[in-house]
Amino acid sequence: MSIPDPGNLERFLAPGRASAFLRRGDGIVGIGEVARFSTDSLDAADVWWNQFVADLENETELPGVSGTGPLAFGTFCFDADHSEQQSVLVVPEVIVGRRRGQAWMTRISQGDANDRMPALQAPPVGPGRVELQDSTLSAQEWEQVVAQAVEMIRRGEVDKVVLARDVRARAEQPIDPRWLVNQLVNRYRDCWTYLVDRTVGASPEMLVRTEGGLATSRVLAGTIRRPYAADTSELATILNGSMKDLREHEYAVESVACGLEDWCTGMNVPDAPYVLELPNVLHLATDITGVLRPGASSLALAATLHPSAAVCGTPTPVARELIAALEGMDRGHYAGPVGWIDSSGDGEWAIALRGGQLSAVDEHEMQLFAGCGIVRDSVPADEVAETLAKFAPMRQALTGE
Ligand SMILES: C=C(O[C@H]1C=CC=C(C(=O)O)[C@@H]1O)C(=O)O
Repeated sequence: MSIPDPGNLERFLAPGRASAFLRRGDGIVGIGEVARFSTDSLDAADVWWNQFVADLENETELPGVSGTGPLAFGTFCFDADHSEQQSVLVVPEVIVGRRRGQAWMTRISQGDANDRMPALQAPPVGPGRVELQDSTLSAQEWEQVVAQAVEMIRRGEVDKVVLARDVRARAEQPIDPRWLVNQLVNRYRDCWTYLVDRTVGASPEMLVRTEGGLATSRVLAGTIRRPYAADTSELATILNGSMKDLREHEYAVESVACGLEDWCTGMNVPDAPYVLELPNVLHLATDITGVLRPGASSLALAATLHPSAAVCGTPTPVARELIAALEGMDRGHYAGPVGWIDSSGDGEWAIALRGGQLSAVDEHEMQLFAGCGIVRDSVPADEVAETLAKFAPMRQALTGE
């Protein structure tokens, strides 16, 4: 149902079962849980969701408005073949959303649904002192792995591979993901702040969004660090002229454009990237738009596009195997699709970057991830520095620095 402006959406997030997908004050939050589907595949999730929706009686005051009515949040593994974790779709009991001045609330219930608004929650408490420690590999060990990858690229074994590393955060107090969401929505307004199950972060990259027959994707690859108070126009010029970053970017755009092609009757792929400025880094960015053929659900599209060369590499199968062999860690949901789907199949699937995963067993712990696209002229020490900049959003959210 349509509601008056609800104010800050994150204030509805209840302790425990809460989901969020927010950007620039708009977005959706989910409270409680009426159903959950664990899987190892995006396609299986799409089938399950279709069936779930078909079995529902859906009454809506806002027919055709994307995100209204029943909706599921999801967080997917980067590579189910090399992960101990499961991907998951969560259907919340109550959803509050706002987009372009229109706000709504949805309740999903087994009996008659009431129209009571969910309660506003007390502000979450911070995690106190937080220690961060290299996890699977030390920064030096990871630098050597990057050097190894550069050698393989120069020998022609692969064109591009995206390598990541992890850091473990240990906090004095339990880590409340709602605290992290509050920090991220305020500092990283141009990113999509996500919280689904135990996956949380603020991603600048949209794998695919579908709305009203259009698909859009924001492809990022190619990065320059942004030191505090640096002149960004100078940095943007350097990034725009860097052959290494342009090459890295081209692979990523090509992978998404090729993936979308079959689903679209027409597509706009800009010839050259623009520079996206974030508080911690600048990225080369390309926004792709496509006119969808009928019946394309956002999850089916995400299944086709994942993993793009922004988080895996080129050729995809070779890069995927190399990642599993070289990183030595389970990426879990890092770099997997994270987002939501509504009853019409429309949805938004960001790539779970600049975030981490809360521990399932210890509420004082979480694992943070950051990675970099490696091409033939990558410099391993620079890539380590780049990961530090990419850890910044979560480091700041955890430590409040
Ligand atoms: C893999 C990550 O970033 C990707 C997205 C933007 C720029 C990237 C880069 O320049 O390497 C990466 O492709 C990450 O943040 O962990």
